[in-house]
Order: sequence, then structure tokens, then C-alpha cells
Amino acid sequence: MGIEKATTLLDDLLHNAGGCAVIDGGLATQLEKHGAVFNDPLWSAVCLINDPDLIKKVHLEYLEAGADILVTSSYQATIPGFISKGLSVEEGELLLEKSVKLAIEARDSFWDSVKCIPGHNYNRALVAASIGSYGAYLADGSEYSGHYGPDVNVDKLKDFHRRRLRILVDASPDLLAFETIPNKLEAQACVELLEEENVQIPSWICFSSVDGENAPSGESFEKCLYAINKSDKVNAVGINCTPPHFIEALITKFKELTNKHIVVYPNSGEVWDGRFKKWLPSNCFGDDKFESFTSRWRKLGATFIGGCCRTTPSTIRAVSKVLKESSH
Ligand SMILES: C[S+](C)CC[C@H](N)C(=O)O
Ligand SMILES: N[C@@H](CCS)C(=O)O
Ligand SMILES: [Zn+2]
Repeated sequence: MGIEKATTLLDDLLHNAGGCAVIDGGLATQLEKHGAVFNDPLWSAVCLINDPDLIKKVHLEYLEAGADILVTSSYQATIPGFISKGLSVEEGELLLEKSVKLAIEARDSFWDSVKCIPGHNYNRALVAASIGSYGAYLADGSEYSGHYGPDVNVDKLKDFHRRRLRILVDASPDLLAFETIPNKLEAQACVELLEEENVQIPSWICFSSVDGENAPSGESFEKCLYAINKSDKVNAVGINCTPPHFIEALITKFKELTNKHIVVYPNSGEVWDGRFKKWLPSNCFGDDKFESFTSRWRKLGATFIGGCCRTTPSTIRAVSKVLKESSH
């Protein structure tokens, strides 16, 4: 598929969804609700090894809730991560491929079951292959600090991302979702990689933010978006896994900084403690708040809205209700 055809897929979804598509919610969160335990450097990616059927079940739950886009289980799935669990390179590559296959199978079976129902409210969902940041792989909380240390340069980040990107692209997802990027260097590495590998699948690049104004590294989004804005390989930019009360101001800022589509899928407002690997309850927002936020975010110009960690299918049901009602 060429980039034009692939981009059309995205535009068609936005058109069918009335201008704003629903992204799913926290995959890891919902896996945990079903009993999965992620006390592991691979975090949710252990489920690819231990319980792939559960991943498919959760994808189906999000589709049922109204998600137009499924984000795959590859956020913290990496070849070096799988190798450190004793798997071979080939086994690791198969698991990455499997993350895309599971989402495609869930999408196809869900769509087959609803497409003939008269008056149904669903769109045929797209599958976005998750590409978590280098900080996610480090599993030390640095996707929320952006501090990768002095030895990490753009080439090292490209080396880290290249093989996984290639495998995910070859598994034919509809989209690539770079998630929780915490600094300018990694955004630049992602863009250079998309160009160097001549990737023909549309993508979004999403940053985290811990102050509601800048990337976690402290760099301004103006700087972070510099390389992205110059590339036609990136279709959308935005924010994920960031407290919801920061999103309004960030959409306004991004609207000034880019002409690309704006993606927002915040977490519940809880804060990740990277040292003790747990979520700390802080300013936590429920589904009713997501409902009112969603209409504001939509009005401000976000074209992809969903949830990240600690949000669940019921959050996505609320988001979908608002967006589907406002599109009639
Ligand atoms: C999105 S965070 C909660 C994922 C887990 C983190 N990278 C860790 O492994 O500590
Ligand atoms: N999409 C990820 C979280 C990103 S912070 C997941 O839930 O697996
Ligand atoms: Zn998250």
C-alpha cells in the first residue's frame, strides 16, 4: 500500500466518524482488571508470551465500547526485552508480529459480527501498532522524565527503534502509534527512521507531559515538533498518558504549532511511580469528566480522542457517546 492509499484510510475513518475518531483506552489497565500481573520489565508485553487470548478479548471489549482505533500490545515489547527473558530473536520477532495479528483478528471478527446489523453505530476500526518510547523499554519511569543520559544520541535511539519498527510495519497495521515520547531527540529519531525506512504506513507521534506545558525533558513542544512538522511521514501529533486537565491547553498550543491532525489520549490523572512501579492516586478523573472534557477537546480541534493508562472500556464508551452524538 502506498502512503496516499494509507492516508486515505485515515481520512475515510475520520469522515465516517464525523470528523473525530475514538481511540481505545488503557490496554494494560484492562488486562490487569482481568487478572494479568505486570511486575516485569516487559510490563504489558508479558501478556504476549503468557496470555495472548486475553489481549484479543480486551481488544474486543474496546471495540464493543466504540473504539475506532485499536492500539496494539507492543508498547513495551522489544527484541532485547524478549531476549532478556530467554527468548530467541526469531521468537521475539514473532511476538511483535503477533501483537498486530491479534488486533487485526479482533477487528475483523468484530466487524464481521456488526456490519450487517441495521442501524449499528460502529465504524470498521483501524489497527495502530504501538511503538513505546526508549524510556518505556528502560522501565525506569524515564518516559515521564525524558532524561536518557549523556550517552544517548539520535543514532542510538534510531538503532533501538529500527528493527521493531520494521517488523511491525511488515505485519501490516493500518497506522503506527509512537507513544509517550518524552523529548525532542526521540521525536527526531522517530521521524528520521520513518524517512530512512521509507515507511508507507501513516503514523502519529504522541508525547507525554508532566507540567502541562512542555515535554517531560523540559523542552518546549515548539522544539519537539520541529522535525515532525517538516515530514510528510507523520500524519498526526499529540499527547498521551498525561493528566486530562492538561489537555485543553495543550491542544490549543499544538493547534498553533502544527497543521497536522491532533491526537489526545490522556491517562486518568494518576501518576506513575517509576521506582515502585505503581500508579499513585492523585487528581483522578472519572468517566463523567471524560465525557465533558471530550466535547471541549473536540471543539478545540482534536481529531483523535481516547484514553491511556487507568482508563477502561467504560471511559471509551463515554468518549464514543459524546463524539457519535455530536457527529449527527
Ligand atoms: C506507561 S508506563 C506505566 C509503562 C511501564 C513502565 N515503562 C515501566 O516498565 O516501569
Ligand atoms: N498503550 C499502552 C500504554 C501507553 S502509556 C498500553 O496500555 O499498553
Ligand atoms: Zn499510558
